[in-house]
Amino acid sequence: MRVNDAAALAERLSVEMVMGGNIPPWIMRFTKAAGKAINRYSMIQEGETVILGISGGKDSLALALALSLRLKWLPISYKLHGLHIDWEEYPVPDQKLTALRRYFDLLGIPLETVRASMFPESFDGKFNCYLCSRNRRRIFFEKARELGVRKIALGHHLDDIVETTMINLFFRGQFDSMQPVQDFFGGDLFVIRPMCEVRESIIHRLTSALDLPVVKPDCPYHETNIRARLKPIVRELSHIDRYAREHVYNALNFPTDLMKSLQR
Ligand SMILES: Nc1ncnc2c1ncn2[C@@H]1O[C@H](COP(=O)(O)OP(=O)(O)OP(=O)(O)O)[C@@H](O)[C@H]1O
Repeated sequence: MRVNDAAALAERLSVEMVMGGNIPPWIMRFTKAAGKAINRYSMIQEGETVILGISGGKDSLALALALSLRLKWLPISYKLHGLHIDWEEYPVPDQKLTALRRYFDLLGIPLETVRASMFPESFDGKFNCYLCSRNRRRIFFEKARELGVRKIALGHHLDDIVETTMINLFFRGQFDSMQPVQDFFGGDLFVIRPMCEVRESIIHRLTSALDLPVVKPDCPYHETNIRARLKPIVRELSHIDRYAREHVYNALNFPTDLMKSLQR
């Protein structure tokens, strides 16, 4: 157990407590960091419905908490719709699904589960993370069209953005990353990343302190992929300068008006 995890366990809270309004300052700061990014990039408009991509991993569970908590004090209102893709090849055990549903009940967010195969018909035997995320995106887009929704929120956080930047810079010779707001089909649909300014360490703390019902992925690529190898390097850089992640993020200089310019 890491030192941070032990400290988080010692401060054990519950989702019920937090949803009931007993919100410690650090969870408030976490929620406000998501809110700041939502406002900065104009991610969500009054009255909208947002699909939340829920893998069951710590990041998407934290995303759902932040967006649900914000609704308690926001002057505007939006609706949330959780969408969990349960892969036929790596099904989530029933017990875990029950815990996940209970968590979403506590957050007041409907959670829909879609069963799908990881291997699309065009699959030619060379499966990889890129193919998997494209497959996932297709399912999100189909559901968004079915529900008449234009926003899909994913649980990527600041560390994901920094790692993607490093992958693109060091291994592809390009300086870019995943965007806080990404448009598709000329602005018909948007992928938004409300936790783009939240450090992964806060999400770890949240997971332990609230004992979130995390579903660990069975995916064979998960631990060995390049991201897992970059994490200790980013950690080392942040020991030299504690704002190293934020410096990378700021250098990306994401446009803040993309959503506004494409809104209809
Ligand atoms: N099976 C799934 N069903 C619905 N959404 C998903 C699924 N897998 C991933 N997502 C969405 O895509 C985001 C990025 O997925 P990725 O596989 O990179 O997982 P991750 O960074 O480990 O995040 P998490 O901790 O939420 O699993 C997730 O945070 C979630 O919003």
